[in-house]
Amino acid sequence: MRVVGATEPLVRARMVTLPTVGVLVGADSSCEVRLEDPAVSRKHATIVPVAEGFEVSDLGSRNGTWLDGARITRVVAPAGATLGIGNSLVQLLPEEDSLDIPPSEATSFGDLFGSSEPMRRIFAILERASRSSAPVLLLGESGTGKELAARALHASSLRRGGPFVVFDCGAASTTLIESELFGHKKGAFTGAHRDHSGAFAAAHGGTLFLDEIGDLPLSVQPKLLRLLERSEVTPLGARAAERYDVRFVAATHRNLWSDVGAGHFRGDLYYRLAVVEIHLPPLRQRKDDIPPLVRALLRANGASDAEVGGPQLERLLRYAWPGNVRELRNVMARAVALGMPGAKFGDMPILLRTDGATREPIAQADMPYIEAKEALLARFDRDYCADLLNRSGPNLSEAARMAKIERKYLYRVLERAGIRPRDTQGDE
Ligand SMILES: Nc1ncnc2c1ncn2[C@@H]1O[C@H](COP(=O)(O)OP(=O)(O)OP(=O)(O)O)[C@@H](O)[C@H]1O
Repeated sequence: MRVVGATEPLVRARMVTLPTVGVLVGADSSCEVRLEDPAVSRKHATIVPVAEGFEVSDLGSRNGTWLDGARITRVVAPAGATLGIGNSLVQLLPEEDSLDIPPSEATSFGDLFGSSEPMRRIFAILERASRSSAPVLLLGESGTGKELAARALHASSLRRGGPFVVFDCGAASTTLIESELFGHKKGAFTGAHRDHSGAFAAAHGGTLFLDEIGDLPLSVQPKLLRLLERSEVTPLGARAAERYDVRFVAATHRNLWSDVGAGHFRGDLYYRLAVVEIHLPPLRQRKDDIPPLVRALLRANGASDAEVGGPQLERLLRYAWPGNVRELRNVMARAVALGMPGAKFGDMPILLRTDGATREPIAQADMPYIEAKEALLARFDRDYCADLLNRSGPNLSEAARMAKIERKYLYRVLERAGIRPRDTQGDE
């Protein structure tokens, strides 16, 4: 059972495990679940787990116990239901979240690759979710593939013939967000010279991807909630509501649950969006995915995917990938672009970020000292040259000037590092 401090900041968001005998909910200190909410009665309600869900009984409270907009006295609520108790929200969750779906046999879903167990579990959920129109919430660090998952979900759903509309909730001011999302009528505000249909209308018959949902201003959240509940919207300046058929997929890299606890995000909106909730794990927690991703990225960049292994792969496996798959994609694209034509994976110039927090150790005692030092120096040459050419562009005279070495010497270093500059503009 989750307690959400939706409109009452005094109520802490928390998770409570329901004992089989149930709990008493109220403001009194004797209650197992105590809500520090002035709208909650001293002994407000009881919640008992039963076979069909949760039996909820109101104990004659002042402000009532609410389910789906109706005041209840006694009801068996299904798992996943959200109760209104005073100004607080309480969601009733099954003990084993429905996420216990066996992993899919597939190692991809649309363009999303992954053979690790966590990714195959995600594919299994996405496969099921693509058969319905239920809202999906995608959580995960930046670059873990949230947008790709949303696109793949749309492409494999029955809505694939309809539009896929991306809306970035963090990109605009509050007024702009309202008009971009819900639309406006001519004259609704200064500068509204003509009618504008928003992203919701544009996604009719398809999917609306709400990116960075955690950045949606609190003031816009009730309007989005109504839209999710009723599938209708009243554009700014309009008299009547307009109805559209839209599937919602939202994503954020933030911890939305703690945003709810902190009062920055409405708990009721969270639950509406998170009918299916999927956590995309960071790449460092599913290193099994690195070799197949590297092969796929090599192929995508027109290089051979043979011989992915050895110390070069070990380096990639040791690295923390703060930018996740996006960073891996960029690293591989650069390695192919800067490598010799037909270069083997082991000889490609692979450049990794080595800032303090994510720095991998530069040496390991897994080979003899001289060999290890030579390998490190070779890596140094490769990384230095790759970065140098990134900075200088294709002009080798400029590169030599920046590195403060003779151009002839630079040629030798580049050759040793296995780098063939693309263009030698400015060269004799
Ligand atoms: N599992 C994956 N398989 C293949 N490519 C992936 C995978 N995950 C991410 N990518 C690639 O990484 C890049 C970033 O993915 P995407 O934009 O979907 O991430 P995101 O989680 O939405 O990031 P952000 O939060 O920064 O918007 C894209 O080029 C995408 O193709």
